[in-house]
Amino acid sequence: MKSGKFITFEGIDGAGKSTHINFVQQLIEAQGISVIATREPGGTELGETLRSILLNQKMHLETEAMLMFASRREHLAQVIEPALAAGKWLISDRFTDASFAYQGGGRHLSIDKLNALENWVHPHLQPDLTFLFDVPISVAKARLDATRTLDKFEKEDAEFFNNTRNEYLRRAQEFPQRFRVIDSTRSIEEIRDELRDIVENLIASK
Ligand SMILES: Nc1ncnc2c1ncn2[C@@H]1O[C@H](COP(=O)(O)OP(=O)(O)OP(=O)(O)O)[C@@H](O)[C@H]1O
Ligand SMILES: Cc1cn([C@H]2C[C@H](O)[C@@H](COP(=O)(O)O)O2)c(=O)[nH]c1=O
Repeated sequence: MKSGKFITFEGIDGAGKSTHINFVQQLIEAQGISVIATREPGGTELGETLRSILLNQKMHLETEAMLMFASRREHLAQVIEPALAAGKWLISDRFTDASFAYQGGGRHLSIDKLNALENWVHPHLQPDLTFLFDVPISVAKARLDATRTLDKFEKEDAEFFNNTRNEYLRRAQEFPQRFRVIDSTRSIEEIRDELRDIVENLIASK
């Protein structure tokens, strides 16, 4: 029986989501709640091995989608489900919304196939809260170009990222009860203020 809370961070590469994970973790821990921070693909030994393959090797789109969900299945079994059952809170840098956005929106995998994978791997679990860090493609690209060597996904073109972003925004409209869209073009301080309000409300409602 689930009793912890599951928070996910989403957005196109370079939107700024990872910048805020430690901050949110500390906010929650300051209230005496134990939090595990994890990520996808990854979060387990096998998941991290799959991550390095997924981020570096070209492969068939369906192989990519199935490996994302294989990593997720292991992550659920080893990390997410036990943590929630023990009443811990969990923050994941990406979860299934990323598969709908990247493999579905970006690469046009059919929604029926993605729904089938989701229904197989986690038919009854959804995040309690999903932060979608939203920025125009040009802002995300400028942030990435300034800071890192690009991986397979980060090297995709503007059309891919526009489609990925639009699918994230479409899902935020479809599931307004769990999504909070964060305007990530603002300063880190302004974003933190908004995150603080949302997280404090979530803690108060528990
Ligand atoms: N609000 C912001 N204003 C200016 N720069 C920012 C802001 N948020 C993040 N950045 C910078 O943008 C870069 C990318 O941020 P970050 O790594 O958090 O993005 P991300 O969305 O997690 O990307 P990825 O999914 O590819 O890891 C970092 O150098 C970070 O310092
Ligand atoms: C979970 C998941 C991730 N991706 C993509 C999105 C990113 O480009 C990378 C992960 O890297 P990050 O910088 O650590 O966020 O993987 C995907 O395409 N599908 C997914 O389900």
